[in-house]
Amino acid sequence: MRNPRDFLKPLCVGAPDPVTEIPFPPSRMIHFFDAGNEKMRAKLPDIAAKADIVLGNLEDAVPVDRKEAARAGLVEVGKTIDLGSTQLWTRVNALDSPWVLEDLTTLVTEIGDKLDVIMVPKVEGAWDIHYMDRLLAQLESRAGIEKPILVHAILETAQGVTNVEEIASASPRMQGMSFGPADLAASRRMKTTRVGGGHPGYQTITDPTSADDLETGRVRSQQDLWHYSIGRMVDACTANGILPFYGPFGDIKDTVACEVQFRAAFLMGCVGTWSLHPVQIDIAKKVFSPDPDEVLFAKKVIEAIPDGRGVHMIDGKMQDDATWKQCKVMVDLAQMLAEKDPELAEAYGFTPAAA
Ligand SMILES: CC(=O)SCCNC(=O)CCNC(=O)[C@H](O)C(C)(C)COP(=O)(O)OP(=O)(O)OC[C@H]1O[C@@H](n2cnc3c(N)ncnc32)[C@H](O)[C@@H]1OP(=O)(O)O
Ligand SMILES: CC(=O)C(=O)O
Ligand SMILES: [Mg+2]
Repeated sequence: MRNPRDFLKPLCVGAPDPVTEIPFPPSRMIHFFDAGNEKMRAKLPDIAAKADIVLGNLEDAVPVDRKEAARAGLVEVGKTIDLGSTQLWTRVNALDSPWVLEDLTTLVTEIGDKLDVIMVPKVEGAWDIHYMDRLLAQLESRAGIEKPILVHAILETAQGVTNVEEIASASPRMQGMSFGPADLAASRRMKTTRVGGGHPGYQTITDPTSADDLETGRVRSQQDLWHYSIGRMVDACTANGILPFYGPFGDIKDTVACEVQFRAAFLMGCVGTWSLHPVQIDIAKKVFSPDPDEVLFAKKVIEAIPDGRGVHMIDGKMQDDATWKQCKVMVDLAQMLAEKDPELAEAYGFTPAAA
């Protein structure tokens, strides 16, 4: 194991110092685009005005014969488009692919000062992050980058889930993780053909009312295939001061199920999700901005208990130190989002000066 005293030292002479705190600006959606697709690239300024994060995807969904065009398109985006306060991320090809070395070398060299985060697919253990850590330090040093590029792991293999805690703590570059239900399903030999969401076959059932009739009166209930692994990811990330995200929802037309999947992740502690299509940006914004009624109630609790101590009754509900802390999470998030969005500021009842 590395000497803990060296954890916050750069891994290459001339590379920037690692960050001590992971930045947490608005991060409700990571919007995926294919920078090799001219049409999508042209839409980017409008998309960036609505999205918190835009990500140039180089991995799955980009065909082999367009890998280089996607990489070149992303370099062009980084060099020519002003994204304002919207973050620019990329998802590079997998570490065992023939493209990833050129992805990293080109992107850090050409637009390393514009890239906030590099998403790494199919991370299996701390060793994958250690590889990224050293290589990025070398490339940053060579390119004269002053702000370290952070690393985000996709949790999408059985081995990655098994090693989730060591991945989360592998490097001060670790910014967060996203959940990858499609590759994870394949890796685990799950019998599904979907990208995220539920499955009608994954159920529980109540007992039969009589031994002779096994059909009538039994209540079936669909269960959540992803609860266990998302829970592990949220705990591993939060315990290490990094940010957990849900991942993709592939049924673009089923905006209702998409909202349900996003909300389950939001309630469990994820800070954001992926959007694959412009329609999912609005769903993510709605779900990952806390509900105004909840925020107003949380503000009421904090105002009524300024020191956050003791036991109180507010609107018929017991409040104490622990509920006060939950309210603080809600109000702090609302305040951060209100700074970016005047409509939310109004809905949450923040005056412009306070927001
Ligand atoms: C399991 C995983 O790895 S998930 C991550 C990898 N997958 C991706 O990144 C997929 C990204 N998304 C896409 O490629 C597309 O949204 C698709 C293929 C899913 C659907 O695309 P389409 O069938 O063209 O959708 P649709 O017809 O509704 O598009 C409407 C418009 O939005 C544009 N659009 C669609 N998706 C995006 C996007 N992600 N970003 C920007 N613009 C987009 C289309 O170009 C189209 O533009 P037009 O009206 O000027 O013609
Ligand atoms: C997120 C992703 O890449 C997957 O679900 O496979
Ligand atoms: Mg995947």
